[in-house]
Amino acid sequence: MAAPSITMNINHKGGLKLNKIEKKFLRKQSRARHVLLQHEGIQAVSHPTQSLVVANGGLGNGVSRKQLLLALENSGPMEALLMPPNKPYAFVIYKTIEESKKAYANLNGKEIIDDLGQKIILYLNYVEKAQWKKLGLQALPPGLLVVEEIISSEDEKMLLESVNWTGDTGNQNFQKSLKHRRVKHFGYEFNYENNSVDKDKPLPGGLPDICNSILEKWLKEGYIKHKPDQLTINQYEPGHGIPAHIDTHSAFEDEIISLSLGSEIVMDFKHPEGVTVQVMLPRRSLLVMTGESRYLWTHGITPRKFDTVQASEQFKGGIITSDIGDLTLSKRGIRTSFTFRKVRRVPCNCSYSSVCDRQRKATLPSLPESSKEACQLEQEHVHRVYDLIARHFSSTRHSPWPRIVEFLKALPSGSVVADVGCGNGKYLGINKELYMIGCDHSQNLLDICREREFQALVCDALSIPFRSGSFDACISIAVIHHFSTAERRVAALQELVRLLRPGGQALIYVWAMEQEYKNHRSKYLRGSKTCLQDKEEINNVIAAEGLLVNQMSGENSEDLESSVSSTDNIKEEGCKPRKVPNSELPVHTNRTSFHSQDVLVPWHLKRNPGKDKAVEPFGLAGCPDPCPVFHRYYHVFCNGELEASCQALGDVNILQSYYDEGNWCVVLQKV
Ligand SMILES: O=C(O)CCC(=O)C(=O)O
Ligand SMILES: [Fe+2]
Ligand SMILES: [Zn+2]
Repeated sequence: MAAPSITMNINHKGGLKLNKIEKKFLRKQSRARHVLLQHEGIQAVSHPTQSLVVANGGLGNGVSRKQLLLALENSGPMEALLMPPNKPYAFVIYKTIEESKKAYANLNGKEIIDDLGQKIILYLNYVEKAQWKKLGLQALPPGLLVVEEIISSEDEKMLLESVNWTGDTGNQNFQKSLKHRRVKHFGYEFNYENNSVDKDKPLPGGLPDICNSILEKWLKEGYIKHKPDQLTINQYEPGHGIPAHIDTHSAFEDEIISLSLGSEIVMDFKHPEGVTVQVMLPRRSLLVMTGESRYLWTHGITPRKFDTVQASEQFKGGIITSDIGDLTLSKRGIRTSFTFRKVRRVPCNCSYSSVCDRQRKATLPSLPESSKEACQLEQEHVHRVYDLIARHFSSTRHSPWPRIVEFLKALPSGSVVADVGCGNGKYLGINKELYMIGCDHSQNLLDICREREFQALVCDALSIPFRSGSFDACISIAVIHHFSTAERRVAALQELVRLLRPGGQALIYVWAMEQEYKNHRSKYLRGSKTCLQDKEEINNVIAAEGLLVNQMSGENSEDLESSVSSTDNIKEEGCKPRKVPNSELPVHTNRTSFHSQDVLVPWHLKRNPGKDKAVEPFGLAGCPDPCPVFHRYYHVFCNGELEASCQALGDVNILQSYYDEGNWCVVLQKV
């Protein structure tokens, strides 16, 4: 069914009398234009061009490259067909305008049948340029390998036939039908309650003989380093999947391998920071996960009937690129995977403590006793953490603080201002009359500043690469409390003062030990309206990215530095520095009062429960708790401590000192 009178111009305002169907068609086409503009920023034009955007004709709508080509090529030769992954539209570029006009006339409102047999109506609009933002170069997660054609078709057949899905159902332990796939275990039973194995209870019979001989061969050929002793066979029908998970560190050794049989599939690998890499596992290929890809990245298979794959024939295993001129759909068949693992006998000592179930319970760092130890602590528990949580952290930091804005707005126009520890740059654009430059230790946070087109560079706040006396003002917001010795905190303040010209001012904020001051609890604690709105907004953003802030603990809220309640009413003068040297740093519980000045503050990344819904206990094989927890080191300041540190500096006057929503603040002036 084609829409009638398609040759008419959609912008035609003349005296054409339209019938009902024509009107409906025009409404739909205009709606398609509107949606493309609103949701995707794709601007359609009313004059004919070589390029068309084809609404509804996308991979995300279940339309394959072949089907769309079939419909499009009738109008003439094409230069390119661009099909972005998961999008409900595609772009076609014809060789000449004549051909694109023909397609516009012939195909607008035309019905095609998608790969699932459903009817889809195409709506075409001209665009100036077929544009699609490049996702940048992607690479396989470090430590990941896909070895293609690792076994012959005969061996594949033999292995598939060796799996007896009907037999030994008497023993329910070895074989299970999970909601989204069926599984069978050998060597050791995998327990989906605790995502581990009972190491003292090997299953009788060990691994099947046929597997043993194949494993020996792979060992000899160097594909694997260790002989596995546990096998899980997973069988996925089209539409089945496995939620994103990390195989429990304490249960299995480093090397985990998975043999794909019967049908290809796309596996998603996700870094805790949010980067996703899609990896094609062709049938008869071996996936080898070691190091970072095994310990830090999650892997999972999205339950669906089609995968977006590379269209070119020569492509098989490995990463699915963002080359949208070469993507199509692949219908899933029944895939059976043999996942081999080696049960761990010694505690995991991987270098990914934030996601390691053993190390999470292991010893926490202590207060540093030397500057070398201080550097190590800050590297591990400040710099590394901010880099890992940068995107998520940034999404919770968008409301500028009023008194900081006030300071920046009061500066004379044309002032040169440094924001030392600028984070995502939320203060860099506050006052357009200033020349502001940011710096931060985290490259990932700076990338966000650069995306926002701010001037910012990576540096250490103890040695900032700017000339002395070159700034009219500086701000240091929530930075000094991340230095782990008193000497380093003073040195960081001194470095700020060095940047200032005589008469220049610095505004400094640090987190306060006293979270209740003069019987006043922070407005965020009292649940101000804006704060709640902010939070909702944040969680929407995060949910959309597949991450959700842990609401239960109430942490990670906007400006955490002000959100801690107190049951002990700490008296104004009653805060004595509390340090227990040579002992572990305590982990602070968010939304409680501080009991120590030197603390580790947890940051949770929680996966979006809306996606990859857990249908099996603990969300299937993998980490019992799939939310990585990161600990940031803080030295929270007592009343008077920040002023005392400033008095240790030469050439400064303290112009102001105040308490602002859980923070101690000073304004310094260089003499
Ligand atoms: O099906 C696969 O290849 C992977 C299975 C898996 O990740 C697991 O069982 O832990
Ligand atoms: Fe796994
Ligand atoms: Zn580990």
